Amino acid sequence: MTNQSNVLNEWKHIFKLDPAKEISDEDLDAVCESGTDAIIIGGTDNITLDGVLDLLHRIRRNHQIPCILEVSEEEALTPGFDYYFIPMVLNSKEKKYMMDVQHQAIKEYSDLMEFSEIFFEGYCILNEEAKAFTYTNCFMPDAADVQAYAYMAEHVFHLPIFYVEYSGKYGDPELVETVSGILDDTQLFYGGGIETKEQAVEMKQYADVVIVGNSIYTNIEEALQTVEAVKNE
Ligand SMILES: CC(C)=CCC/C(C)=C/CC/C(C)=C/CC/C(C)=C/CC/C(C)=C/CC/C(C)=C/CC/C(C)=C/COP(=O)(O)OP(=O)(O)O
Ligand SMILES: O=P(O)(O)OC[C@@H](O)CO
Ligand SMILES: [Mg+2]
Repeated sequence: MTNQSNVLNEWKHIFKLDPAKEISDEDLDAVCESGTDAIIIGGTDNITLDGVLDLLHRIRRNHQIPCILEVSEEEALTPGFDYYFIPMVLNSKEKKYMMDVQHQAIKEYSDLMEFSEIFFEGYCILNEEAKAFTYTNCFMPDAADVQAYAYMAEHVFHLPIFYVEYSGKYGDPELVETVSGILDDTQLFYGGGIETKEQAVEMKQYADVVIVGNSIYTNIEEALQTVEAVKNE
């Protein structure tokens, strides 16, 4: 086990903030002081450097929480984050989103890349309505496909993270449970449609880390309750 994955091993809950969406200072402070383990800044469309930097500066000004940039746009790549998450979309029909954009970026930025700060994520996107599903031209995998991707993430690619992504929709806990039985060293991230503490706890039974995104913007009070529920589980 490397030091890199040791950092991830300590986390249970992450809030994902979208730089394309507005959040008040009050809500941002509440998110940062909620007890969550880290903040991911990321999203699929309308991601700009200005939006990313604005959120980062507002967080850094008042809070100590680890900040992660989940890179979806090269233009929005910037120094100053504690960690960088790089998606590799395993169920994309195009090699571009699995490997080629990452390959090009590594060629360009290898001098700036600090291995201990960068985590590649094997994404499996399971909601056909999600922007990321369409944008990366995914196909809808069945349960056997998902299990095989999880196996490949750990045993073929040795990725630190396998991310079961239902962005915008609550997923299938049975599938997450099955995937958890396949992974040993690779951390299982679950994200999608978590709106209540009960949903967070249900998915946290099987996932190493649950990620809460949209409900920060739709029902902040419920979103905040997911932290304690997961931490006390
Ligand atoms: C310059 C500098 C400081 C460098 C530091 C070193 C460093 C970190 C180098 C990194 C190099 C590197 C390998 C970069 C990768 C660049 C890149 C363009 C990657 C693209 C990854 C990719 C395939 C993105 C596609 C979109 C995607 C899968 C996004 C993941 C996040 C996600 C699923 C969000 C949820 O989306 P959704 O809910 O559907 O949409 P909204 O939230 O927007 O509604
Ligand atoms: O926005 P939601 O649906 O909570 O999903 C969180 C995250 O997995 C999105 O990438
Ligand atoms: Mg989103």
